[in-house]
Amino acid sequence: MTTKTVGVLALQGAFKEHAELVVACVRENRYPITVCEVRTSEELNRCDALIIPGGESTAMSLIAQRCGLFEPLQRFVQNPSKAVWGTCAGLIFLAREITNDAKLVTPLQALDVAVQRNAFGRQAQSFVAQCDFTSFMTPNASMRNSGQPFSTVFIRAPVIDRILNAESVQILYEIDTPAGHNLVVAVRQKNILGTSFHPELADDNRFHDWFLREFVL
Ligand SMILES: NC(=O)CC[C@H](N)C(=O)O
Repeated sequence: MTTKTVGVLALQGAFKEHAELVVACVRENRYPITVCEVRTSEELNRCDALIIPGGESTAMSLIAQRCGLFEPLQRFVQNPSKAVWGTCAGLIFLAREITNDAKLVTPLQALDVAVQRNAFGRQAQSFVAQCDFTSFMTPNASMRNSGQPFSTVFIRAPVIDRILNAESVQILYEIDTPAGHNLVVAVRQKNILGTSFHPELADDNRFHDWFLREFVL
């Protein structure tokens, strides 16, 4: 197997945590993968996959534009041969449309969804939900905790309000609200994964392991 390079966009947000979890998966499973932080188009060009972390989508899109990385990022995430994963602010940045507070974010428009920012409220309304991802997440038999619920962190998280291309966007996970609504929080469109939540803050590398096996290797 040829070695693949997974980049983590390191302009802003929780990029260290993502890189650490990818490194942990690579060590445990001896995957032929190297990990790098991405701040320039040269670094981006070396990558087969890119993780866009959570943080603040307004800041991320502004920094990308100011440092000349916006167009290279747009080309990368629209290239079907690259694997891409956006978490939280990263999901917002990847979206085709933002339905609220959109003025300060210029999205990359790679993932055919409309997202609502801060859909669960402010920082104080952050929460952890025990989620069962086994309907879509093929297990890695060597992991001790496979099949257990995943402690899933939502911090000023977006939700996916509308799917703009029903043929190619697959809903992976919805959460139920006390009011009985189902909110879409994870989708896949071919090579692109988008999650409202932060698997990198869970001290659990199953989600990253699945991304590497399913999208990258
Ligand atoms: N945890 C997060 O990434 C928060 C995202 C933030 N609410 C935004 O709009 O960018």
